[in-house]
Amino acid sequence: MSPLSAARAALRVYAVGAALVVAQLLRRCVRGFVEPVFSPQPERVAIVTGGTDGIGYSTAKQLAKLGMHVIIAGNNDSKAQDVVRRIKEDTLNDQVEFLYCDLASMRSIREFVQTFKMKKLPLHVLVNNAGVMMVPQRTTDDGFEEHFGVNYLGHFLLTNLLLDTLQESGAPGRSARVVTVSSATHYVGELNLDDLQSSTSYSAHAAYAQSKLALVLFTYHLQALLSARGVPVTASLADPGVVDTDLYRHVFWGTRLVKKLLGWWVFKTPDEGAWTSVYAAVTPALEGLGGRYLYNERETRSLEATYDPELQRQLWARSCQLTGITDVTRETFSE
Ligand SMILES: NC(=O)c1ccc[n+]([C@@H]2O[C@H](COP(=O)([O-])OP(=O)(O)OC[C@H]3O[C@@H](n4cnc5c(N)ncnc54)[C@H](O)[C@@H]3O)[C@@H](O)[C@H]2O)c1
Repeated sequence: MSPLSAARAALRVYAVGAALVVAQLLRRCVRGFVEPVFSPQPERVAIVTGGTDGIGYSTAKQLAKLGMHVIIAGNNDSKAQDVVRRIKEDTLNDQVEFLYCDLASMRSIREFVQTFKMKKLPLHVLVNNAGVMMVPQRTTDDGFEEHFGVNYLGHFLLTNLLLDTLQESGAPGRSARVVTVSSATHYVGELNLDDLQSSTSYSAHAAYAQSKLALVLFTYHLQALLSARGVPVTASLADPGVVDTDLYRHVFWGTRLVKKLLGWWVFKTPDEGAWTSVYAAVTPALEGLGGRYLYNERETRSLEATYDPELQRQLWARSCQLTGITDVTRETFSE
């Protein structure tokens, strides 16, 4: 990518962020963000990736508060014990645990799934939340560009390896749900199928936006697969808005300064940011309905290109090759 294209990608990402911040500020001044209320979810089991921090922590806490058995899948070993203890104390729910899962390593993801399956638990909700943003150019254990590898491919593999358990755990009228956290930056993302790893040239902004765009395409194709199979599992997307978390540690210093000075006012709190994920995970209004892009607990349209089934199919096929799993959608859609 030329320096000019990289600058354009950065400007587009910042423009989306600025527009969202203004919209959030207006909303806070006019009617505020109102915490949604959900009914208890006893006997339900959820996995939340990246649940030790930020939006994932709030999501795990809110699901635990509803009585769910919550498994935090994370790579932040050092925080895990303290986080689990805090959530247990806050929610009076003892069924909260941490299992190590480094999404930057396919081996770690497979080990996580194996450990989880050995527990013989059902799985009703999988929240694909973990992410990195605008990190310097570096690769995962398997040699994938980090945004693409952690944000997208890691969750692609994790979801595929857990699909059988989700399928067994869902029931007609009470589907299991896959909730994947995307971002408004997907609206300015471009999928470069010829260079998904950004290896010929690198822009952290373009790579982050591409990973979030890939998650949207993946979710729609997953939903098409689930619908074609007629199984009681749905897949939707949650867009949290602009949220005051540590995700911004690698952004331009000016943005970090604005966040430090005004974040408390113009950004959502992590709890507010988690509401759309929790809504997607438990609201009865979405029973049996997948393939939705949700923002502020409402359905909205994602980027037009994300509805292109051919683009979804191409990305899915390539992702299967990269992660070494069988492309089950090929036989499903050729029948
Ligand atoms: N904060 C925002 O404004 C915002 C906006 C849109 C979308 N999002 C999305 O929300 C999600 C959560 O972000 P956040 O704001 O809470 O950020 P955060 O930095 O507070 O939390 C990210 C979490 O992901 C985990 N993670 C990172 N790399 C991992 C890996 N290799 N394996 C396993 N876990 C890993 C971290 O340990 C951490 O728990 C991300 O997907 C992000 O893209 C955030």
